Amino acid sequence: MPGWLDDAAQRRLSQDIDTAPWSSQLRRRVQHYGHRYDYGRRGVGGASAPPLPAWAVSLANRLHEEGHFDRPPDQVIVNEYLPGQGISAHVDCVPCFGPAVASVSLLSACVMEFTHPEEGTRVPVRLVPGSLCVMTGPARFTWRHAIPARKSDPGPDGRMPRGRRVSVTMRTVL
Ligand SMILES: O=C(O)CCC(=O)C(=O)O
Ligand SMILES: [Fe+2]
Repeated sequence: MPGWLDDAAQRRLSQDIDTAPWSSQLRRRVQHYGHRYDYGRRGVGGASAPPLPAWAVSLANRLHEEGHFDRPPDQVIVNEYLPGQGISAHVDCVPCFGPAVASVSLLSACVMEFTHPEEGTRVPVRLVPGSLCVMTGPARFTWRHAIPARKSDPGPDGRMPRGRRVSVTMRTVL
């Protein structure tokens, strides 16, 4: 869904995000709110995380009002991808999180690749700044998603160099 946030809203949101501290525990920098996701244990329930900041509460309420979630999402991970950084193929933790996962893209575009675990089908989806991507049903539970760790992506007019991308992913904790 391109154009979910206009330019001014994107600018405000990325400024708010950058005033908060980043964690450098992974290869890419992250911020966790509501509940901390433990990448080693693959679960939520361990260490606590700061509460959702005001910007995240309003995004969560909007996602609920628009019908993407049956209640406002209460877990947020902000990811920062510098050119060359990505995320390996995964399905977001099934026992931890509810049936919808939403991701808002900021600053720069990237290609997210969905792959079907048995058929091996690969579907690239271009995520542009200001867009909302909501994964539900098979896209949430069956297909894996990844962002290839590379510095450019194939685009409509040849290769498009990536810039710094920040994404906000929101989920409900079960
Ligand atoms: O950066 C994104 O848009 C997706 C991040 C993601 O897949 C995740 O945090 O589980
Ligand atoms: Fe994910």
